[in-house]
Amino acid sequence: MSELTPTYRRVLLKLSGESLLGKANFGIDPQFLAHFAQQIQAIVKFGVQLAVVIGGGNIFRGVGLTASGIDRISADYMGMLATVINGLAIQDALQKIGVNAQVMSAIGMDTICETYTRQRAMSHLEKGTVVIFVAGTGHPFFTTDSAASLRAIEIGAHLMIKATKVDGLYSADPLRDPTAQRFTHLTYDEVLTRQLGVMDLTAVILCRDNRIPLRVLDMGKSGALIRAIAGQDEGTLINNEE
Ligand SMILES: Nc1ncnc2c1ncn2[C@@H]1O[C@H](COP(=O)(O)OP(=O)(O)OP(=O)(O)O)[C@@H](O)[C@H]1O
Ligand SMILES: O=c1ccn([C@@H]2O[C@H](COP(=O)(O)O)[C@@H](O)[C@H]2O)c(=O)[nH]1
Repeated sequence: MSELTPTYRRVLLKLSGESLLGKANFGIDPQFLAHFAQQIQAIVKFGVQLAVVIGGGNIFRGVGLTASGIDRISADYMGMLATVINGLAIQDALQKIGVNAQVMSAIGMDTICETYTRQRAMSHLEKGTVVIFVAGTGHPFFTTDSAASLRAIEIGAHLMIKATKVDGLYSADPLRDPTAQRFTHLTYDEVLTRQLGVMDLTAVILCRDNRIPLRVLDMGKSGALIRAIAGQDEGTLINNEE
């Protein structure tokens, strides 16, 4: 691994909340959390400025809550609060192994963490602090994928990584269709035309229009993040190039 060098100096990593489940059914698996923190530590040691956007699917998703009768807007705020819980857990795991980390929330909650401002986020990143963006965009009817694209644009990320349970973008959801084929490269327009569902449309279009390359990869695969940041062929690369 030591011969690799970073191709991208500032990276936004979107981690699905469901990844934090590890072997658990609900909440956060401490073993996965520690493993994730070590991977982040390796990225920081690699000399990369790293921002993380965390999802909330291990605790609450707005749409799931509406099925039990909760109003959609309240449900979405509950989903956003779930991401705050996850972000605090990641901050704690990083600080425990000596990595500087700062949670920044799109919704003000000053006694718990900093409120997001672009200027403060940039200042943290330039000092080598890992910034963990929580509460999504701060608005209902969005997802943390859209928040990830938005923050990637705001901080001028050179690469966005979607780290998830599958090892790339497939012709269909590989968890539902065992015949699905994995792509190594696609353009954003191909993702849109083929209606590939790994991220929502808003998130895909924001990345396309702002020319941010995206790698979709398996969070559980050792070394995958470093290889992606070193520009190696890992998971699926999505960009504007044919
Ligand atoms: N064409 C496809 N290729 C790959 N994965 C796909 C595709 N279509 C749907 N998926 C599914 O999308 C999921 C990725 O979304 P993910 O679990 O990361 O959710 P999220 O909404 O971003 O995060 P959270 O778990 O926090 O809600 C994969 O687990 C996979 O099952
Ligand atoms: O900008 C946002 C981001 C998220 N939400 C709500 O939070 C949950 C959890 O996020 P995931 O992206 O599904 O992990 C989401 O289902 C929404 O309910 C939001 O309202 N606005």
